[in-house]
Amino acid sequence: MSHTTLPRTTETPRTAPPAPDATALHPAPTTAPPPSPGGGPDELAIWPASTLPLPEDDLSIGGVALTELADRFGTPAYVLDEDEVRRRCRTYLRAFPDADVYYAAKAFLCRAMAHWVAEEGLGLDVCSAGELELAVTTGFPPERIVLHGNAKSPADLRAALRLGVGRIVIDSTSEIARLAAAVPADSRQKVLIRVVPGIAAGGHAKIRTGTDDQKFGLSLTDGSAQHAITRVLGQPRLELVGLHCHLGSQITAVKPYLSAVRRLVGLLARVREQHGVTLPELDLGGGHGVAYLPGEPALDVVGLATKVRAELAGSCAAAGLPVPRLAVEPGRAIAGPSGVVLYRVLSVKRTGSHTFVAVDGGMSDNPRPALYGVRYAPRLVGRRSAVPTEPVTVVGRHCEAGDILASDVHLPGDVRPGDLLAVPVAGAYHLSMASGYNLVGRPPVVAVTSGHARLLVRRESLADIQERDIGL
Ligand SMILES: Cc1ncc(COP(=O)(O)O)c(C=O)c1O
Ligand SMILES: N[C@@H](CCCC[NH3+])C(=O)O
Repeated sequence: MSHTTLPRTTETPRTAPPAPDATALHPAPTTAPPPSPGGGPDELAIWPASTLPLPEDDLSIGGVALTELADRFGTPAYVLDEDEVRRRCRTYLRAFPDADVYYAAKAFLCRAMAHWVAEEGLGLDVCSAGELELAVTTGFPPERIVLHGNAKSPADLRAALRLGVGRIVIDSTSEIARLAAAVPADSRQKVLIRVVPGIAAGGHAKIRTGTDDQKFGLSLTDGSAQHAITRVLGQPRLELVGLHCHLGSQITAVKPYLSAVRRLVGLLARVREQHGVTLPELDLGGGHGVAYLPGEPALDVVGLATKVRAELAGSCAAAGLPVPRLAVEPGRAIAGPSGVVLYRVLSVKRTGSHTFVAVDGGMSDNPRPALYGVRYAPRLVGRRSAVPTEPVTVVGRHCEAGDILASDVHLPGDVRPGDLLAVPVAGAYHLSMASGYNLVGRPPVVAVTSGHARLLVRRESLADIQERDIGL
């Protein structure tokens, strides 16, 4: 079926928003959003800025109706608003004018995403030969790529050196000699050292990486970071250009970043004292949190940038150091709110105490609720219901009771098979963490912009799944 393309301003009840404020990642709604079954008046604040209501409680994103996307591409399907991705990239570049902004590909990567990010002028943070090759074969400039990984494989390092990545972040002592040995005799590889500053931050214990006693980085507290610095400085084929830290993910406060700046500047000062070397770069990683539910806090990127830059200038002045070039690596804050996932309801089951609304996706395309207990705000789209909402649990189609996509949500009491549900803030760490569980096949990715939709990544078909299996 063909999809309807909609102009960006429509005759629909809500007037189209003006050009979104390029400095705000979470622009305030410009008109009162329509009453909705799912929540309060700012329910659309967590949706892409292009989201508009249509008749029958349909929504359009990037000028394309969600019902039309579901008809044309099937469900489940991931929808990415290209303009939202680009707007978020620009917000970072404006907020951090004299820094390098690397998009963290682990949040979500496909060729189009790499292309948009490259065009906007960001760098790319990759953590495998797979992410690296996909980006470089799409035309991403390798010198704007940084390679991470707590356990980089020989293939990862070979690909990084062959393709000429700009920076490699050393994460363990054993990696130093291994990397140095792989660098050709006539060249030098720029590296940073990932320092664990001993700061607890992040939305869930499983995604906190700034404290000791977890698998990433080299500790400041026990001296492993200092030891690694000495070792790297002794390797002629490695050029130590700076320090890196990544505190964790889904961080909504600025303070931990300011503490990290102070601790890392302290270490930069000690490196100068001890080795007479002034390292020119400081990479603060990513971790910038977003709102998954209306009203939840999100990290204010402009506020973060202002305060971090001021703290860096102040700490460096106090230590008598030149201000190093700053880098940040946002993933979720660029991809997350730019994506929406569409599911079709397959069954509704009422038990004594719960209503389970089962959809055609599940933990294979979004493991986040099962992993971290994250809550989402699904919305019924394309059918106006006058029936009052009731609490339901949206579950997936996989073979375990923990396959929950959204608990404690409110949907109209007559929600039924065939209904379409749309879940916002689905652009990061859904498909990039998708699995092959139950061989259901991974959903497609569709880009929307200016009233047009195009397929970026096709649905994994049953034929794809069978082809991989070479048989008996
Ligand atoms: C080294 C590094 N940089 C950047 C990121 C991106 O994090 P986020 O998507 O939370 O911004 C991660 C993942 O947490 C990471 O491990
Ligand atoms: N996968 C996590 C974040 C980890 C970030 C990767 N370093 C999430 O879904 O929130």
